[in-house]
Amino acid sequence: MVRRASSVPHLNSSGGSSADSAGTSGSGRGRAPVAGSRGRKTPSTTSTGQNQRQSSGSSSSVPRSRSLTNGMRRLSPQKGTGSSGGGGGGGGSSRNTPYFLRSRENEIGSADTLEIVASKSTGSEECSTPEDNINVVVRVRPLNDKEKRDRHGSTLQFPGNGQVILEGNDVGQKRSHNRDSVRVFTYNVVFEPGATQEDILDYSGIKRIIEMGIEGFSCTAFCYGQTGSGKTHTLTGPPDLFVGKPNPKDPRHGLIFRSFLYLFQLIKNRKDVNYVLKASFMEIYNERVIDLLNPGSARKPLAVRWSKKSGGFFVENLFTVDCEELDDLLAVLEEGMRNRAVGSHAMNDHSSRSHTILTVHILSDQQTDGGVFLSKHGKINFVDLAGSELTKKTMSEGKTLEEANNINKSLMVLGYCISSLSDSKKRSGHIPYRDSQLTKLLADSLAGNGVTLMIACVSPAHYNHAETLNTLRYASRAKRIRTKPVIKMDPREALILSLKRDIHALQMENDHLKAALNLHHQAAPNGGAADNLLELQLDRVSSGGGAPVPKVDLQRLPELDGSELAELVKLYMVENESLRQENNHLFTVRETILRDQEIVCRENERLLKKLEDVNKSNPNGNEDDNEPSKEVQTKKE
Ligand SMILES: Nc1ncnc2c1ncn2[C@@H]1O[C@H](COP(=O)(O)OP(=O)(O)OP(=O)(O)O)[C@@H](O)[C@H]1O
Repeated sequence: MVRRASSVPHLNSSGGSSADSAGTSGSGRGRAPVAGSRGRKTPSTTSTGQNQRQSSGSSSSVPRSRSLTNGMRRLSPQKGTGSSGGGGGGGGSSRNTPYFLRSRENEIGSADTLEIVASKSTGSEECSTPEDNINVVVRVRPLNDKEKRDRHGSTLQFPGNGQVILEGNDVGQKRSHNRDSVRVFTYNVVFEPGATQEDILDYSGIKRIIEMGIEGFSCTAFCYGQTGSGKTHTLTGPPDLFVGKPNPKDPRHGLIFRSFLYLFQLIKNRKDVNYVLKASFMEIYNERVIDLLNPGSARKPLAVRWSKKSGGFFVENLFTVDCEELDDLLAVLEEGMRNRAVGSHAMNDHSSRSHTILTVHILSDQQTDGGVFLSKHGKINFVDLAGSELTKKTMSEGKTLEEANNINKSLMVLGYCISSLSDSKKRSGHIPYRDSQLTKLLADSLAGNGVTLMIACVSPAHYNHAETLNTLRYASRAKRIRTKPVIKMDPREALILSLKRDIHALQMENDHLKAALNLHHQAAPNGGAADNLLELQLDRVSSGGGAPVPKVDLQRLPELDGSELAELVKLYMVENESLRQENNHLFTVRETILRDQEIVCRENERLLKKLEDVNKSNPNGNEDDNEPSKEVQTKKE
């Protein structure tokens, strides 16, 4: 039930939402009143503690992943490879292989392709991957019982190749296939109504998001769509999952739960890195930011502020909970789900009345080859947006109407931002992030330096045609947004890392130059003289070029501080410059010797010719007269 694009676009990068910044604001850290009501221990909290333990794994069992063969049965064929899927239709051909899905994921930037770039805003250094587009996938929920009872047909078709066809809007009238009003949209992946929660984990690109979060990138996965389209279902599963003790093997678990399992799996396998996980959970309700881990009886709103240092917005005093084990993360999810604002209206009994942002901060310490400790701060934001709604259809009134207006307003601002960012001409102009709390906190995810996945959720029912069209358009625009994933690093560590790389490069150049000199020395026609010259020059390098470069043991580099490293780089540069000059000089000497040799050869030929002439003019001469003179022989040699 998964459809993908034929030309497989990259998952694009960018921008950790500043929602994350909350976690670094410091002031709001503390013990969250996470109940751990299912017998879990309450997650502990600390202030910074980066150099602590490696997170231990969870005792919860990890659901076995589906075999590729099973996965393939769920994939619809691409165009030209077989049958077309019908709305929510069944099995596809195995020719639409998961191989492509996997290769697509591999194309996403990884630590292997990182480059160090200078940060304009902070002056620190950063690791980045190339600019790329936001990854957009579409999930189509099945028709619900009421829609089936009311005989609502599907307005969507799935021809493969990551395409969705939206039929013409002739709701309530007899269905025609008016070609003019049929619209075709293409996305990275399209999940048909039969797709499972596990399919979303396996094929949406979220695994890559988690991997990049671990590598230190700021990542965001958000669900967008009309009310009742399946956003909360996709991210967390049905609401009754959080009533009573949840069964970890329940197939209805959503993307967040599955991502947590995957995250802990990855962390467990990285014995060489120390990880510390922290989490925060907030909602934006009627334009007020509420801490879902510490809502308080009055649900006092928190302030959203601009951080000059990070160049983004953050939520002041937001609780950040230490999560040593998987259970701690799950407790955060459950607590937040319990505290979030949910209401009911004509289109959804459990409608989210707020936007929620759950952020997992991943702090890591890793010893690099040269022995330097590298600290990174990656994060993953899971954003469940409240659904846009036509208040006439949801029959909202009173409080629900006020909520709907605020939801629609913030989504409209998000729409403006997406629209501007997706237009290359408008992109460099003013983007109205400040017009809503939601866009302030998503600004960096949309246009910054993180990695973003958008899951657009739609209903297939004919009576939702207008909303589905709206969502598909929204998603198409988002697909055009380009972001540039960057790992922001501590400036001191970035400096040490960059100096270490400089030293390594200079050492290599040094070795290379010395080897070149040795080669030259061996190849020189006048070995003895060259030997002396080489020794002389090397003496000059180490004496005349300033202080000699101390022999450096790479393992001991971490013991040196920044200024010592800088001094070392300077010494290497001086020595390398001398070696370069020496090399140039020797090349000049070599050229001169070759030229001299050529002159001698010509002279030799001239003498031989002269000798021949002498012999011709003296034909009766002694045989010995034909012998060239000793002097000539020597020259010829
Ligand atoms: N893919 C799906 N498979 C089965 N049921 C689904 C699916 N998607 C959604 N549903 C069901 O549809 C109903 C509405 O879904 P959900 O609450 O997730 O919508 P939503 O987009 O989050 O709505 P809102 O914006 O109002 O919060 C729920 O009962 C949910 O369990």
